[in-house]
Amino acid sequence: MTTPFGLSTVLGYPRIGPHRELKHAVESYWAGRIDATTLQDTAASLRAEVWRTLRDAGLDAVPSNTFSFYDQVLDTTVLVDAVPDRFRRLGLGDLDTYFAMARGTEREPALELTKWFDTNYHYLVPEISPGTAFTARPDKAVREYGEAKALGVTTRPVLVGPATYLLLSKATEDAPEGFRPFDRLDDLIAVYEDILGALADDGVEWVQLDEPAYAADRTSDEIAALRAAYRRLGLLKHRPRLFVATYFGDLGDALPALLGTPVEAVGIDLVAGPGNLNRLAAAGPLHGRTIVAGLVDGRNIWRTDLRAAAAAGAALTGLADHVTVSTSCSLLHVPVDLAAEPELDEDLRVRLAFARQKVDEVVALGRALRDGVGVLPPAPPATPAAWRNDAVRARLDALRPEHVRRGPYAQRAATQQARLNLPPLPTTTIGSFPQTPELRQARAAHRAGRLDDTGYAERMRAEVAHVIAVQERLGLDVLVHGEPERNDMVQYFGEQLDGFAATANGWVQSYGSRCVRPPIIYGDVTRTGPMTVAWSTYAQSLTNRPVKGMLTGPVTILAWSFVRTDQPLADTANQVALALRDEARDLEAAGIRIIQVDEPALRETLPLRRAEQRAYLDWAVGAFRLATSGVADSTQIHTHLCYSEFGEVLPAIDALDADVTSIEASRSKMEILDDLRTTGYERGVGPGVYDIHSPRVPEQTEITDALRRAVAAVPADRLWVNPDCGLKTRGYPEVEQALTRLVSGAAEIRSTLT
Ligand SMILES: Nc1nc2c(c(=O)[nH]1)N[C@@H](CNc1ccc(C(=O)N[C@@H](CCC(=O)N[C@@H](CCC(=O)N[C@@H](CCC(=O)O)C(=O)O)C(=O)O)C(=O)O)cc1)CN2
Ligand code: MET
Ligand SMILES: [Zn+2]
Repeated sequence: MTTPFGLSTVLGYPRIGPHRELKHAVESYWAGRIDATTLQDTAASLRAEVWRTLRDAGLDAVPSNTFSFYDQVLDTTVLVDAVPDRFRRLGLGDLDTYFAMARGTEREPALELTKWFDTNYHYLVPEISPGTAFTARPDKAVREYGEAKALGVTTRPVLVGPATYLLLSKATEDAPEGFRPFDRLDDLIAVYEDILGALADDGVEWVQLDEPAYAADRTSDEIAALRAAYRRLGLLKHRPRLFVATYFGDLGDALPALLGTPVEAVGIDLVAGPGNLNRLAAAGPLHGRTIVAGLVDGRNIWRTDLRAAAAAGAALTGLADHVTVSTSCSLLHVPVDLAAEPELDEDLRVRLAFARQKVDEVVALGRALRDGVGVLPPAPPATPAAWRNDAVRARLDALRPEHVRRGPYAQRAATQQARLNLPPLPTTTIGSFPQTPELRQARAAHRAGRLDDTGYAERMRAEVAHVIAVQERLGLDVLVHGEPERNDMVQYFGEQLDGFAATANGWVQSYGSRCVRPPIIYGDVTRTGPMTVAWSTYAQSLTNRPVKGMLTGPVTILAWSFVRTDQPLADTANQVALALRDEARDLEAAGIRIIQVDEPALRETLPLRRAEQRAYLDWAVGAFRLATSGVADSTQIHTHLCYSEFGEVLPAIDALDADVTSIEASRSKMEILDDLRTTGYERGVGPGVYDIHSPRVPEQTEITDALRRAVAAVPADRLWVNPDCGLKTRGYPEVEQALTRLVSGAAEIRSTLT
């Protein structure tokens, strides 16, 4: 049999461009600086560059339709024509309807944005009702296939699979009680049949359908539906060959289910789901089937241990007719090219592989499966001894339970209130104020040497003074310094801690046009000196009201960094926690009375499989408590959580033992409060009273309504008033207006308390 796939492929590749060209083009289009044609031209040249790169690197099978102007799940909504009526009614053209769904308009809120599995990528949640009229609109996939073909590259269009699409969807608000989008699978399969037919008409040989939802716990009905879906698609007479890609973990019973269908190729993640190998062996010989082996980690930036990966690949070769080497998931989650990092330390660089380098690894592994491991490049030298820090290791060994325990909450609350003397329903914000273009330009000028250290510090101090003045004028009770000096809440700490490296250009898409540069944790972590104290104390010197110290918690720092894999995550988390513990004590010693330790990624990092969640929450909660329990009972610890639904982790939120938790709540209409109460949560809580993800300013009544619901659920002496999250992506005019309403809403509700 010929090898249908060849030896090597990748499941997807970054689409932002080597220098975030896509971000710049899309944002220019939104701002009206370029027209749609110019935007489309930039997009086409970015796509062409990816196809050429992948082909020239020697990859046998090149994917297409991995490009997106915003998000691949939103693209799927267009593909199956599940565009909600509220956006159709706007009467915009295709491109602007697409961006309206992504970003909202004056009149229509955007689709909800949420985390893509346990990654830091966010997708737009489809809204499905019993009446959604699915129709095949394969134009984009067809067009991009043709575009690549014209360049001489035969590609494999990639689509989100129908089962995963529906499992990631939510029911529209008007849907009947009990309706689940997944109930519509048969209807959607009919549309995928049309799509596959259209692709076959165009000469497409292979299609990739992504079904990562099956790496999470699924019911037996959902697994049976997956099998039925792919049996049906497999029976189609006129279709391309089907490659069902799974990733992000072990498939469990979904693997034999998929293998029981006529799909020609199945992809398994052997990095996040090593158990897939045994499952596959148990399934028996796989005649006529290709296994696409995800041997190169698509989510971390370390070079692959090629010899170990080749051994795993060889084990598979005995099981399937054909094995193709691939990445564990799309390379969307790693930076584009290590070549753009000339400043990185050489000891580190030789251990790294970004997307471009991972393609070379996949190609090399594919050849090694055919020709033997002799063709593989040598492994990097042993880890430098200097990356180890025995002092921090000794400190961790010496930790005892009393190091992660504070006094009883009631006692803490009383001493804190005696010191802070806050009104009921204190008002505050989550930390950041608008990151204006001027701030970013100042930072860029500083980096480029056009603005010296003193000039930069002066500029940032002026901003802090401005942020304090604004908050005093608006009448907020607990102030923040605004975080103007931070490029990002994780990268900023990564740049200051030993054991971390920062990249110059290591951008990864987070959502839409927004990107982050995750720092790299390569060695033992230590703090070389105070990181935030000067900013916080400066801010505090300008006001009599309490200013919150502002730190990012250990779990979030790990979640949004690339982390070393040579020791348990818990050990790395505790090293970070010790650095934060020292920082918190320094803030306290400098007179800061409230310290917020943000953990927005606490829920995101929860393992997809319930069986692994307990162990994760144990170390995650432990690291947070290690970071926050070094201060006196009279210092108030806040934490902040956002970007997720928290139902599953409420006991863990309680176990964090923070004095006050601010939590995203406005979109769930404060439901979180009832949930918190039923778990016995009894400390301070600040449910977000308005959504900061949109430029829309909330009406006064929306805020007071939210607060009324909140005081009905939480005793007023434990209730805080704040937005859902930080204000860094917003502009000043809207922020001032929204906060004015927040303060007067709090005053109004306060006046109704007896
Ligand atoms: N790490 C992380 N993950 C997270 C979040 C988060 O805050 N951090 N929040 C959620 C996701 N939300 C996000 C919200 C905003 C941005 C965001 O605004 N990103 C910025 C970059 C932020 C940054 O690194 N800024 C730098 C560099 C800015 C920059 O682009 N500078 C220009 C020059 C300056 C200019 O002209 O603007 C350049 O280098 O070319 C700085 O301020 O210093 C962007 O895409 O534009 C990202 C994620 C979940 N995951
Ligand atoms: C993503 S959570 C953000 C918390 C941070 N303190 C901010 O206000 O931006
Ligand atoms: Zn937040």
